[in-house]
Amino acid sequence: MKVLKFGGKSLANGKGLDSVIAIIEDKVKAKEQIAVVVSARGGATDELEVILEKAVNNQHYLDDFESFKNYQEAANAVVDLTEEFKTLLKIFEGVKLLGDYSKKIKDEVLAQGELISVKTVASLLIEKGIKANATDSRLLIKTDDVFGNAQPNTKASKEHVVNYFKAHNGTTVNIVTGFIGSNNANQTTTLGRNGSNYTASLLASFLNAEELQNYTHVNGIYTANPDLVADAKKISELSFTEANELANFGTTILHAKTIIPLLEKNIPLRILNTFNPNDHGTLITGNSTKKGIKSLSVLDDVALINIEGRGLLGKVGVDARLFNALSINNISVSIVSQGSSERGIGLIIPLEDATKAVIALEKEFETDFYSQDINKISVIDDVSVISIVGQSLRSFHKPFNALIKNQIEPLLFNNTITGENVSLVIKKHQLHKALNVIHGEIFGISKKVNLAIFGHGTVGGTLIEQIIASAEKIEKRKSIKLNIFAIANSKKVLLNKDGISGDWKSQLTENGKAYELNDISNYAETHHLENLIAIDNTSSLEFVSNYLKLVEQGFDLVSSNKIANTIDFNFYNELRASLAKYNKNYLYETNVGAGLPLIDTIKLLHHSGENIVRIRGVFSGSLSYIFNTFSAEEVPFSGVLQEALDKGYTEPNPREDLSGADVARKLLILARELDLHNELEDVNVENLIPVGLREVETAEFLKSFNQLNDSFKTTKLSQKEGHVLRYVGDLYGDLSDENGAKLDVKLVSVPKESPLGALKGADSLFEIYTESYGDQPIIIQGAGAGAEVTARGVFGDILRLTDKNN
Ligand SMILES: NC(=O)C1=CN([C@@H]2O[C@H](COP(=O)(O)OP(=O)(O)OC[C@H]3O[C@@H](n4cnc5c(N)ncnc54)[C@H](O)[C@@H]3O)[C@@H](O)[C@H]2O)C=CC1
Ligand SMILES: N[C@@H](CC=O)C(=O)O
Repeated sequence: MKVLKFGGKSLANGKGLDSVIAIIEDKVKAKEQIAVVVSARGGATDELEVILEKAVNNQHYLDDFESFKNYQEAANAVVDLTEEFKTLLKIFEGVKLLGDYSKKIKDEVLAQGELISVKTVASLLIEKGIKANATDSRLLIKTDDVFGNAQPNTKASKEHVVNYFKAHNGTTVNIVTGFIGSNNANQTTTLGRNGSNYTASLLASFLNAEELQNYTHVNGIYTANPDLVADAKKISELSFTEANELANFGTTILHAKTIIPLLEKNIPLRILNTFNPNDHGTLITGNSTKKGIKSLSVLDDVALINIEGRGLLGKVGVDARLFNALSINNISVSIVSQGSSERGIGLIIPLEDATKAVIALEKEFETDFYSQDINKISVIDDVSVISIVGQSLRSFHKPFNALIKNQIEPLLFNNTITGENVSLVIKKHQLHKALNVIHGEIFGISKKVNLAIFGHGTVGGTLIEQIIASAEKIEKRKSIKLNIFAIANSKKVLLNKDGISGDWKSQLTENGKAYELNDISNYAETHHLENLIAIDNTSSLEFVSNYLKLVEQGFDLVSSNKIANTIDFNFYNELRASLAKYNKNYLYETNVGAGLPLIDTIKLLHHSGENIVRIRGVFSGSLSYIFNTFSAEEVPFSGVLQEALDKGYTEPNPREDLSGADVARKLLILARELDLHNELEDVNVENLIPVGLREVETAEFLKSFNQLNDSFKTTKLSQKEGHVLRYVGDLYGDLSDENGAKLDVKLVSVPKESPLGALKGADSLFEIYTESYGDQPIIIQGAGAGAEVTARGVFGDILRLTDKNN
C-alpha cells in the first residue's frame, strides 16, 4: 500500500485537480494499492478564515461565501455539497449574532474545506469508473481536546484506521480528509499547521505503507527555494535525519512531527510534483547519504527581540525569567544568542508574537529597568533567518565573508554543536541576495559575479567581446558565472539582470536608456544582484567622481582609466579609505603597461620590504611603436602616428600621448604605489607637441599631423651614429623619502643595441632597480598598449577579484 497526499494548490480547479485525478487513475489502472489524503482545495482554508473573521466583526460576508461556494461547486456538477454549505452558513450566522467564536467553532468551520474536498475528489473518480470512497477522518483520528492544534491518540487512532481499512479496502480507493480529527466527545478538532501531512504520515504508519508520496507543486526538495535562487538544485535523496534539520528550519513541505511516524516505521517519504508526476522527486529514507546534504532554508515572519543591560553580567536566573515570561504567553523561541559578556541577549520568535513578547518582558523585568540593570528591550521585526543545513563552522568563513563582501551584515549567528547547522539572522530586504550569495559559495555550482561595464570604446568593446566569448569556459573551469548586467556609455545604459550577450551594440542602440548612476545600483538592488563589479573603461574625469558612490553602493572597482590614480593625492587617499571602510577592492593593473604584470610585481616587491631605488623605461606603447618605427624606417612621423592611432595604441585623444601626459600619469601611479606623495605637477615632462598645436581643437589636431614631420626628422638626423630615439619615464632620487623622488619624462637618444634601443613594435619596457638586485634590474617587457592586451588585462583583474572574494 502507498499513501498519496495532495495539497490545496494541487487540488485547485482546472489543471491541478485534473492532474490529481489522472495520477490516481493511473495508479489504480496499474493495480497499485493506494490510500489518498487530501487537503482543502485551492485557498479554501484561508477563505473560510476570512469569512469567519468578517462574521465575528459583523461585516458582510455573504458575497465571500458565495464565491467560495461557486469555486468549490465548479469542479464537479454531480457532487452534493449542500450539507457542508448549510453547516457553514449556520455557524457564520451564529458567530455574527454572538460576535464571538471559539477555537472549537473555528475547527468545525475549517473542517468543511477538507470534507468538501474528499467528496469532490471521490465523486470525480467515481465518474471515471473508479471505486472511490470519501472518508471522514474524524471517524479515524482520535485526538485530545486542544482545538486548533490537537494531538492524536495514536493507539485509538491506529485501531480505527486499521479496522476501517480492513472494511473499506480491496478494490476501493479511500479518499481521506487530512488535517481533521475528533476528540472523545466526537467534536471536530484540527491537527495544526501541516495537519494534512501529519494525517498522511499517521495513516502510512498505521497501515505499514511501503511509501508515502507527498504531491506538491515543486519537483522535490531543493538546495534552496528555487523561487529565490535560480541555481538551486534538486536533492534526489536524503535521510530522515537530514530532512529533520530542514523541517526544523522552515522548509514548508516538511515538518518534524510528520517525519517522526515515518521514521519509527522506516517508511520512505517521496516528495513529488502534481504538475510533473513523471519526475522522481526527492526520496527521504532512513539511509544517511555519504556526502552529507547541504541546503538553505528560510524562517520568515519572525522578529528579533534584543535585551540589553549592563547589570546582566553574572546575574543568576535572568534567562530562566526570560523564558518563563515567554512560555507563560505561549511564545516559542527558535533561536537564542547571548554574548559571553551577558550584556545582550537576542531571541528569534514568531513575528505575530513580537508585541506580546515585549510587553511580557517589560513586565517581568520592570524592577530591573528601575535599577538600570536592564536598559533596553527592543524588537526588530523585519528580519529573516537563513539556516545552512550541513554547514560546519570549519568552512563557514566562506559564506560569511561573501556576505560581508556583499554588504550583508548578519545581526546574529548561531550554530548547533551536532547536526552541522548554522543559522544567520539578517534584514529581510537582504534575504533574496543573501540566499544567492551563500548558495553560490557553498555549492560549487557557479558563483555569479555581476558586472557593470562603463565605456565600450576600443578597450571596453573588446573586453565585452572577450567576456562573452570566454564566459562558458570560465564557468566550467572556475565555477564562476560572469554576468554582464549593465553596459553604459556617457549617455545610455543597457540593463539585463540575466546577462547581456550576443549583439550588445544593437541592443544598446535600440533598448538603451538615459540614466544616472543610481539607476544602475537601484537595478542591482531590485534584482538582488550579488558580487558587483564596476569596470571603468572610459578616460573620463567625470566618471571617476562616481567611484566613491560605487564603493559605498557595494561595487568592487576595476579600471583601465588612469585618472582616479593621478588626480590629487587627497582623492587618492579618500578612495582607499572608503575601499577599506566598505571592504571593497580596486584593481587597475592596466594603468601602466596595459596587460603586463607590472603593478602587481611592484606592489609585491614594495610590500615585502624590497627597496626599489629606480624605475625607468619606455612606459608608452604608442610612443614605443612610433619611435621604434620612425627610427628604423624612412617614413614621415605623421604616417607612423596615424598608424599608432589606428591600431588602438594611443589614448582616445593622441595628444595625451604626445604631450607626455599619459607617461607622466603612469610614472605618478608607480610612484604612489611606492608610498611617495607626489602630484602630477611634480613630473618634469618634455612635451613633444609643437606649441602652436597644443591648444587647438582635437579635430583640428588630428588633421595636422604633417606639421610634426620636420622637427622630428631634424631630431632623428641630429643623433649620434647607431643611436635611436626613445621616449622614457624615469623615477629616481631618494625613494625612501615620501617627498624625495624625482620624476622625469623625456625623449632620449640611446644606442641601438641597448635594451631600450632594441625595443620592437608597441612593446613597453620597465627596468626595476632594487637594493637586493643591485645594478641588474628586474625587466618587464611586452606589448604595452593595444585593445586586445589591455582588455585581457582588465579581464585578468576581474578574475583576480573573483578569487579575492573567495
Ligand atoms: N588603448 C590602450 O592601449 C590602453 C588604454 N587604456 C585606457 O583605457 C581607457 C579606454 O580607452 P579607449 O577604449 O581607447 O577609449 P575610447 O574613447 O575608445 O572609449 C571610451 C568610452 O568611454 C565612454 N565614456 C566616456 N565618458 C563616459 C562616462 N562618463 N560614462 C560612461 N562612459 C563614458 C565613451 O562613450 C567611449 O565609449 C582609457 O582610460 C585609456 O587610458 C589603458 C591601457 C592601455
Ligand atoms: N596610450 C597608452 C595606452 C596605454 O596606457 C600607451 O600608448 O601606452
